[in-house]
Amino acid sequence: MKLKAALVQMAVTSDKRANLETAATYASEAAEAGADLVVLPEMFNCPYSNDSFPIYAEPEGGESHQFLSKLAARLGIWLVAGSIPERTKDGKLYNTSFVFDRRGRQVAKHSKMHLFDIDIEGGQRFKESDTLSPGSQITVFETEFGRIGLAICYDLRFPELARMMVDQGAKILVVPAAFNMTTGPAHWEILFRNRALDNQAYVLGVAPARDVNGPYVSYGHSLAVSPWGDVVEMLEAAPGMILAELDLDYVDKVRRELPLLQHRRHDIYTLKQCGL
Ligand SMILES: NC(=O)CC(=O)C(=O)O
Repeated sequence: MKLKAALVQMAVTSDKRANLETAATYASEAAEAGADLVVLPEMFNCPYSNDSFPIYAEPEGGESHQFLSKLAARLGIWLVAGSIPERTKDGKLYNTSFVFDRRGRQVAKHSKMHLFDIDIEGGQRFKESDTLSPGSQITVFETEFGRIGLAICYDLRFPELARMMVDQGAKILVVPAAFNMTTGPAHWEILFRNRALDNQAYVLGVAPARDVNGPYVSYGHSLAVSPWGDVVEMLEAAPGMILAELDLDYVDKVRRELPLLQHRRHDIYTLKQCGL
């Protein structure tokens, strides 16, 4: 079985409505080209900054949510709606990705679990925890192509999370993300290839296009990596879209021929979800 995925590396501006319209234009083009799944970048409807998150934040069911739900239904696509700042009833903010099915129903929601608090000497500094709260759910959703796992950006750096999604049946991991000009060149491709290799899964990374005048400069380089660890396709920094065919039988083949997941020594070590 094959799934056609569209990875939308869009330019993100300070105009929320314009960002939604840009996402819709790419999604329409992707649907026209036969895409089953469209993935948007992390914080695709607002600038990636602690000053912006509270201003752009919306509740589930707000303007962006409604727009994206209708978009998925109109185009008949699965939509992993990147992420947006979400405000919950208790007033907290989350970096949240909503997932809509082909009828526009919300089937999953992932809030970034690991907040991006870093301070690299001479390089990138950011402290998401100044405004955002961490999510606490591992997110895997069911489609007609099988299970898909969802994580956001910095979550990718935690191999336990990817492995837990795979243990819950995911053969594809989708990661809206926005690395920067310090960590992107150093770690982006290696991390995506690592997660694909050690989980023998397709891993999709979708970033905003680079804007050198923005408050946070995205590395771009959206990419699709195969379960063998090959980069299927990767963009550079400019706006663009990847249309990648993901072959789920190939995932099974790689896992059968090189049975890493079966060769684990559960008698010696184990990974468990807390609270279960
Ligand atoms: N922006 C992030 O959450 C993560 C990132 O840029 C990095 O891990 O590097």
